[in-house]
Amino acid sequence: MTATATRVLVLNSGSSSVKYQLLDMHDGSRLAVGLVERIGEETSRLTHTALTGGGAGKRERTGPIADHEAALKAVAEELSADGLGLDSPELAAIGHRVVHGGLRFTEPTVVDDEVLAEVERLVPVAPLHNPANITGIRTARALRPDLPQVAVFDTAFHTTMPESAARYAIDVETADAHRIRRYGFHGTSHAYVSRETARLLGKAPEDVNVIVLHLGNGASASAVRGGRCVDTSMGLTPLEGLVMGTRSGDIDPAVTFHLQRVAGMSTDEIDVLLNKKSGLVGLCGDNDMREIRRRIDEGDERAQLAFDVYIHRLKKYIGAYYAVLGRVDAIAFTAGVGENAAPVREAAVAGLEELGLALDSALNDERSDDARLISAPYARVAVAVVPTDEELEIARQAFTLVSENSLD
Ligand SMILES: Nc1ncnc2c1ncn2[C@@H]1O[C@H](COP(=O)(O)OP(=O)(O)O)[C@@H](O)[C@H]1O
Ligand SMILES: CC(=O)OP(=O)(O)O
Ligand SMILES: [Mg+2]
Repeated sequence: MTATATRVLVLNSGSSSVKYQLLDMHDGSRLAVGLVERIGEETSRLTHTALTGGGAGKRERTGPIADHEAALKAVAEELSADGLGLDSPELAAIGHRVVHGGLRFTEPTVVDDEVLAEVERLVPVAPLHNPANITGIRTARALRPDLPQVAVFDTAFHTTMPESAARYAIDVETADAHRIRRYGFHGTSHAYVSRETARLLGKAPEDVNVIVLHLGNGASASAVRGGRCVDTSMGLTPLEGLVMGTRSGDIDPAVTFHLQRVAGMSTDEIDVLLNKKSGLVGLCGDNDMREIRRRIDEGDERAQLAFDVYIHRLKKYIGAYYAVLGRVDAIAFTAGVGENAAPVREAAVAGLEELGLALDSALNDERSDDARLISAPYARVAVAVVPTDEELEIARQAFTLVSENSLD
């Protein structure tokens, strides 16, 4: 790495999308951001925004993008068109979100063939996510074989969980033989948001206990004591825990035996049911909280039921993590729903005054992109909205790693 190479391209490859950002770690500024959606469909769309130089502005491409490899090549072209191409000597690294890092990856890691093989071995426990991450790494490496490709794992932040939280109460030999345990996900977001929450309170992360509620399409809660995760709601896979856009979250495992034995469903069919046809979409047909709120306003009972189940589960996790932490300084709402849906925040905290929780409804209803407090002045526990920034966090971790390596 040369001293002038301070840029990091971050790729967050999802099952049918790629989010990307080009950042300059010299000052943390964004040079370009974008999103490729509906990969594999006829109606794919690439939205690219350059935030610097002559090319500044937003562009859109529509039309079929067959797979993640084609998506990344299209992203590389868009960046080149703005003079920000992957051939730039200013690029220090490409940072990749990798969802499942198993037990081994507790830190950001420079990817080589052996690391890639290990990430591939974890595909069965993150079937929606790891394959896309792997394609992202392979394609980026083919475009710039000389650059470090850094994997930043969703599971890493949760490796501090004590055994009491990480273990399932099943036969230990079976669990260990198959590495069945609770790993947790969205860790980059939980790490970033818990730190930003401490900052908002004017305290050091070591001095605060925070419950982070990451409510996006996938959703998870975590209990963070003094900057370290002590429990989180997702488990072996990103299916456990909260009600999500299309995932059931917690469920009696016997439901799956029942569906096999009584309903005659195959394992794959049940997998699709619980991961893609459950959660909000299963309960009411919609997974977008904006649409659900609109339907509720029109008196739609299914939408109301979906909302109520979602909130009930969320409340249970707030209570559970309150008990796990003993003392809570703040609850932080983040991701698409957490940052934008005031009714969700209001309903999640309603009735918890005895726990020291109360919202200021005017602050809760205010729209803002900044981290902010929304609790009532008399509340013992701060409630905050803290926009997450997984891409910035990935870029920071990747840049720190390559900078350290270049000093060796
Ligand atoms: N203004 C809004 N009001 C309510 N919900 C919103 C709003 N904007 C986004 N969302 C919710 O956020 C979800 C997407 O969250 P996001 O964190 O981007 O998810 P992911 O990263 O998992 O794709 C949408 O499905 C929608 O439910
Ligand atoms: C792990 C996970 O659920 O990620 P996402 O929310 O991006 O689907
Ligand atoms: Mg997300």
